[in-house]
Amino acid sequence: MVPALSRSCGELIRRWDKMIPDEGYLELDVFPEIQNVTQDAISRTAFGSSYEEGRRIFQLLTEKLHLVMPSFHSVYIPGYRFLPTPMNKKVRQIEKEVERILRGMIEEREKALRMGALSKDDLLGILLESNMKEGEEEHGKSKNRGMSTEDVIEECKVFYTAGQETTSVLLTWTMILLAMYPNWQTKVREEVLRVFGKNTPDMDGLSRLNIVTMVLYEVLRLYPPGAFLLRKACKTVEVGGITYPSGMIFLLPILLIHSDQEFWGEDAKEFKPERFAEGISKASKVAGAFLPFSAGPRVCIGQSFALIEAKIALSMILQRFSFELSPSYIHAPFNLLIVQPQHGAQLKLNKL
Ligand code: HEM
Repeated sequence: MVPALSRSCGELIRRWDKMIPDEGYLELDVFPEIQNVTQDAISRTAFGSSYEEGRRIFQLLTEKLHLVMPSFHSVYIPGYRFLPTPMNKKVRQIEKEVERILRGMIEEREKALRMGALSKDDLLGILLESNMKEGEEEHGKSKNRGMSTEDVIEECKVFYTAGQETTSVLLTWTMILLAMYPNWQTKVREEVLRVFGKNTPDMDGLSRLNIVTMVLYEVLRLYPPGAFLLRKACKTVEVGGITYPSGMIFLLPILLIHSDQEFWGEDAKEFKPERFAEGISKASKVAGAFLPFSAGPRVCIGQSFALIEAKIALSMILQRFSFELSPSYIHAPFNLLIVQPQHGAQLKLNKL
């Protein structure tokens, strides 16, 4: 995984290296650049050899998001999404195309596996191989058929959506905050250079990046990619002395919990990575107030992946470039399913 991730980041570094003049700076919106890296990383690690088709899926999902985005900010009309409006038709067309690509990739891999090919070292290969093994095991008289192709398609879609945009906003906000707080940018770069020099990051070194980890946690606290969580009661429940009926929807406002002075102290709204110096449990006044990846049985299964990817990308960027805010940058965090910089992340990049 680490080589695949550093390969994705390496392409960005080489691109910026060519674009930035030796003397002077390059002004750039880094948000789409970073989105490109995280898409590349998921495509490589999840779909390995089917990388090109993987990239096409991202284009389609992005197109779909832009189509459905306006409806998040308008009145909800039950059943509207089933009407044959031009937008709904286009969305359905995109969904069918995504499914067609995924089904093609899955069937091709399944065929190769049945013919005895070794599974590839990527998520799709691991998923299909374990599914095939499970399908071959006999459970009493009936055979357990494992997951259907439809189930595998749905799992792949979850990985695409859950794994990409979240990590790209984490990295983008981190660059913005390190541009706003140059003293932290210097501290983080010093640590990266101490641990890796100018070498490609490796797993052993990543676990020694304490300041980088503190900074990433503080960015996740102030700009949690998912601003809230939703839960639906499947039976009557009592919470805080109040009884709620089955079917009640609960909204857990992560963003508000992360900036509550009662939990984080008077400086709750300030960027202070040092609050994580002794780990997550000592950073807040109450346990469980840090929830960027949720908690409990449905906790994010990709959190280690996301943090490894963010550490690799950040280390490789800081090894080669310094950056500051461009005068054209407008600070406007915007919650569009994911908390993102509404007008982009315009930075001035210099070679070191
Ligand atoms: C900074 C990066 C990330 C953040 C902040 C994040 C956050 C979250 C949160 C809050 C949830 C719980 C959602 C809920 O219960 O309603 C979740 C679930 C999930 N995440 Fe992540 N995530 C990140 C990266 C990733 C990555 C890289 C992957 C995959 C490679 C991933 C895969 C998933 C999956 C599959 C679930 C659903 C788990 C389940 O329902 O059992 N996430 N994530």
